Amino acid sequence: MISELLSVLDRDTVRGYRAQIVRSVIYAVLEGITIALTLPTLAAVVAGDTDASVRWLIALAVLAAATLLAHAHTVRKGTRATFDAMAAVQSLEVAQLRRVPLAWFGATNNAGLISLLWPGAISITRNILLNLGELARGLITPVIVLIAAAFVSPAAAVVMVIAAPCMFLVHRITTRRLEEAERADHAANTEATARVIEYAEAQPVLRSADRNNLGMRLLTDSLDELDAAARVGVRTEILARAGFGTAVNVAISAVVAVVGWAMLGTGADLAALVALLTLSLRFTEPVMAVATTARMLRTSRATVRRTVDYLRIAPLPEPGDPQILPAEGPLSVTFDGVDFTYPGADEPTLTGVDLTVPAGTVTAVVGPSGAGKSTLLRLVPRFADVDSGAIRLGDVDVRATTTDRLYPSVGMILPEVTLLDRSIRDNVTAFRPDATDEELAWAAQVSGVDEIVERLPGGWDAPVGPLGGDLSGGERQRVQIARVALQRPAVVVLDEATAALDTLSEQKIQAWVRGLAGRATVIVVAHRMRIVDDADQVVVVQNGRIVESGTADELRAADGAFARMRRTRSDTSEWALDETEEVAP
Ligand SMILES: Nc1ncnc2c1ncn2[C@@H]1O[C@H](COP(=O)(O)OP(=O)(O)OP(=O)(O)O)[C@@H](O)[C@H]1O
Repeated sequence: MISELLSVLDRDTVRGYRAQIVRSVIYAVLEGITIALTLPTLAAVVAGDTDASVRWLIALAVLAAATLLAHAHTVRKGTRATFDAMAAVQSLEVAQLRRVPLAWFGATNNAGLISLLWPGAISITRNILLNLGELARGLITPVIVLIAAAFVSPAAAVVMVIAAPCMFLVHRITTRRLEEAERADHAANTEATARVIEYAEAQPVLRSADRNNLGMRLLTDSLDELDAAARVGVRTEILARAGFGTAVNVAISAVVAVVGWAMLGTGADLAALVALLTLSLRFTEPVMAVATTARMLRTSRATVRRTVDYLRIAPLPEPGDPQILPAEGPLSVTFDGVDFTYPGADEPTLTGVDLTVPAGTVTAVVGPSGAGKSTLLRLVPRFADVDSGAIRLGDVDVRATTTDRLYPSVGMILPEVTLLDRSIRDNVTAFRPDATDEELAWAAQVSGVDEIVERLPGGWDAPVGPLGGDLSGGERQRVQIARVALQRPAVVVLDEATAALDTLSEQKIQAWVRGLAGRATVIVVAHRMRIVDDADQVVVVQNGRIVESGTADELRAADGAFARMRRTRSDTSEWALDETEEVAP
């Protein structure tokens, strides 16, 4: 486990772990020798040999002091190394956030990420680094004590040799149960985190529409599961402690019994007897310590596994010899026989998609819910890589250029919130901190942000709140549009969220998209007819395939899937039509 963790950590942190292992071994050896020295010391004292007693006692005192210093040094350095390692692990995890493919982010993974970044990083560094000393002590000290005991009573040494694996076996059985409990606890925790976020974000809808209390039931069910998992964890922990404590007591009693039996009536010297009893106690104490430590290490194992798995998620491959995307001007977008299946999914989401979006034109993607429209859109900025076929911007396969070059070329306006808890200005200028006041004013005008900054007391410096929560959905969209307008990308992908848009925002989007003609290539997942009617090309996606394409007029005239969708609005709940076509329920 430790080597697996070291394999994903940076060099400095690994050096910190290794140094701690060395310090811990030195401390354990010193402690073992100190304990072993009690044998000749006791022998000299009981024999009444004053000179020898003094010599041994001085040696014992010196070694005990050295052990103490080594212990203090190990703990002090270990504590510092732990905090360094914790910061290093967290910064690696944060850096990895920028490397994992964008398609990785989702409610479950995001919820798991929270526990990985905070308690996870602490758990794997504190439990492991700080406990290395105890672990080394528990493994090395008993061996030295055993060797010393063998000189006095081979029988007692044999009992110790037998007792150690028995204690270890008990420990293994109990810790395996603990690991299972920890895994169940983590799964319940992740589920509950996702449910809490879901429940909090869905409050408005749930309060007005959740007559069956489904939201609350989902939340309480997940909290009940968390509670049950925690109970199992506590119960298992108590049983594990009791089981192992019993095993240790049996081992000590066995050593005492064997030593007592062997010496019964032999007139063996008292010094040897006392020394052996002392050693047997000193033998079991580190073994107990190692058991406790090993248990902590084992309970960290699941966290280490998750951390290692997360840190090993491969970023999208970058080409060795990247092609350069032109910095200026719109770029055509070509889907060439694209197949795509989400990892772990049984069915492909996109199959044989061929689509050409000429440079500087607007293509609207329409289709029923779950058809694959958003997926198609998100493959352009490489949320994930296609399984077969290719997507090209101009002549360049998106996989043949670097993501550093690709992302700035593709402006993304997506339904999920992408605002940071800063001012409107900070959010709008996120991609262009060097934007001039004129550019900012222009972006505000085309997006409708000018209306927001005029109205809000803070103007451009008004905070948007966590996740942009101080703005309305439509306002958030407008800020996103202003940001992308300033970015001036070659390609814009726009997933038009139905619910979030007020009429002004909708009009702004439409006008902005219209104004992009000739300057950027636009692919828009369209839920509104107006933007569809404006588009140079409309493609209809069904079950992951493009089943129709042409202008809106051509498709209406063809009376195919597009025309049917317009007529049978009940087929597709998101297929909102013109307000003019809305009828009373
Ligand atoms: N991250 C993901 N992992 C696994 N499957 C996914 C993921 N995202 C989407 N899917 C699945 O892919 C299919 C297409 O989803 P997509 O979001 O592309 O459809 P859509 O046409 O945009 O739907 P809508 O209009 O409802 O947003 C759906 O069956 C969906 O469940």
